[in-house]
Amino acid sequence: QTCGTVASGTTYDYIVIGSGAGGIPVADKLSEAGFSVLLIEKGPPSSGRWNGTMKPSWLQGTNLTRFDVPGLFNQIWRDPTGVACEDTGVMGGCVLGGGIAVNSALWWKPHPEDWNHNFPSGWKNSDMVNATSNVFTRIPGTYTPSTDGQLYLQQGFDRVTKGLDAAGFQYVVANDNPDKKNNTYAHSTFFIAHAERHGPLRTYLETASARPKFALWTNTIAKRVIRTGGHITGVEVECNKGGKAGTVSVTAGTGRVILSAGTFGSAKILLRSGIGPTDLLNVVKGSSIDGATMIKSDSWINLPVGQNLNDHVGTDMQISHPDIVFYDFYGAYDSPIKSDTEKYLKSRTGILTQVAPNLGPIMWTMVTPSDGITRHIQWQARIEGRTSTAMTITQYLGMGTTSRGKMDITPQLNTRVVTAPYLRDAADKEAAIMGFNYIRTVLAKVDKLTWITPTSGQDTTAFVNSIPTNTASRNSNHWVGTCKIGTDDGRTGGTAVVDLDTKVYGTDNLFVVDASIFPGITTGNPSAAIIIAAEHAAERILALKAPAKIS
Ligand SMILES: Cc1cc2nc3c(=O)[nH]c(=O)nc-3n(C[C@H](O)[C@H](O)[C@H](O)COP(=O)(O)OP(=O)(O)OC[C@H]3O[C@@H](n4cnc5c(N)ncnc54)[C@H](O)[C@@H]3O)c2cc1C
Repeated sequence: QTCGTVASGTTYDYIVIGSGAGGIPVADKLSEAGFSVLLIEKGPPSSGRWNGTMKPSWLQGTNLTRFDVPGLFNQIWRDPTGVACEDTGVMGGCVLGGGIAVNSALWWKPHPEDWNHNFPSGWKNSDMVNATSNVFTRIPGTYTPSTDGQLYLQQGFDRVTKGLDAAGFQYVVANDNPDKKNNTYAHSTFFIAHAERHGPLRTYLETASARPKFALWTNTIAKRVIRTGGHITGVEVECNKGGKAGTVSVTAGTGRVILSAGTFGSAKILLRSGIGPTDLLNVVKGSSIDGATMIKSDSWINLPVGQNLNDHVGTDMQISHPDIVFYDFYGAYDSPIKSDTEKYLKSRTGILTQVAPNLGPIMWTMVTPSDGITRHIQWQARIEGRTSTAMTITQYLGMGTTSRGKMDITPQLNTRVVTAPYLRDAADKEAAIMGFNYIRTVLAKVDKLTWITPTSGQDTTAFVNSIPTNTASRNSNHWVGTCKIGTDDGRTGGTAVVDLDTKVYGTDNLFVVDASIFPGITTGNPSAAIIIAAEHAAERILALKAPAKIS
């Protein structure tokens, strides 16, 4: 594809970099306030609604792509080319919509502690009421994605939840009861509407795009911000198979740049812009790609970018039950069952309206290990495993964990997890073992259930300890934390990269709005919390006075 050049003098009030869970909502809110907004996305269009083209043959002739049909959402694991980010060591969506175009669409209203425990003042649960209500009004979510209201192939859900009932777990409609996460279970709730992927691509991006002063550039990589001291004047962009190259400016004096490129992407742009720990900035400086043109070291801003990395700690178990029925969702891509594709295409009903690989039940508990800090645990079941009657249940140890890892950057300017955040603290390990032990006793109440891993006699502690604490074995794809929000300014020994308005310390018009600002991980899959944070950040950014004009 041919690349375009940014026309000279192109200027926007706000430039938002990255069109994921953070970027689309914040861009829409800023544009709604009347400002000219440019949203820059490095990847190609995804959903058919936005002119995406990646699809199996049975979707040819429709306005749908693999990103739209829930039964095809796991295709990213089989065929990530051109979809997954290529410049990080872990899975991420680098297409229009970012993670919220490629993910499993699990959709949870955050537990109050996700804000109260993790976030600083101004970002507590009581501060998030408006933003939460706005998000869930626009994106209500559903646990019955098929338009006939039926759930298909529920044998796994039904058999397992009989055991949960016997163990005293309570069934909840999760998003009506976000604070009920202790010995409860629910159907999986998804941001799906009319049996298609919904979420920011079908709400915030549509309202933004209808406004004349909003622009979207796909296939365009933001290389770095251009700055004089702490004042950003524009963004340098590179073409990525069909996008634009050159420099785009923010409105002189009053314009602002928002980084929403994700936990690894926003950190990388900061590093390429001379903002971060000196050792990582020296790697950029030494690189053949950026070295010669990087901002001079006397203008570097020393902040702990890349620290505080976190993710849910995943620990998998596999069980089997004779009644479980496996459905080959991968097969649905190239060699689907005709009656299932027909049902989907004609009436948006049937198994392909459900997210692959048939998720649920979702279960929660809380554990308090010997450091006295309560951790939230979510167990997520899916019909997939070593046999056709197997179910894999992933234990996510999340809210309350104290272990943190670290990201860095290579001379090729790829980001990577250099210290994995999993179970580094003894109390996190204790919590993971407590949770795992507990769910084994609960599942023992399921009639005819057999254990694949761990085997029924295997010791829990030995089993949990035997799983390596690296990204290959524990990754949950819920990365947060590399540009932490807080009042303890990272330039002077604190841990925060952005202040309470999400403004990068040491700058007057550069902001970060995405998962990277989260001080800790949420209870459940985080995309709803990130979108709520983006709504809240937009309110705070709009309330700020414009920076003084540079002399
Ligand atoms: C496979 C998978 C499954 C998941 N399942 C779920 C789930 O079911 N439910 C849930 O809640 N969460 C899920 N998540 C997590 C969730 O999607 C992410 O936490 C969320 O999308 C992160 O939002 P973000 O705005 O921080 O970044 P992202 O959504 O990753 O968005 C960042 C965007 O910035 C773009 N970008 C990066 N660098 C640049 C640059 N230099 N220039 C221009 N653009 C750039 C990227 O292409 C991307 O589009 C899943 C994630 C993955 C990868």
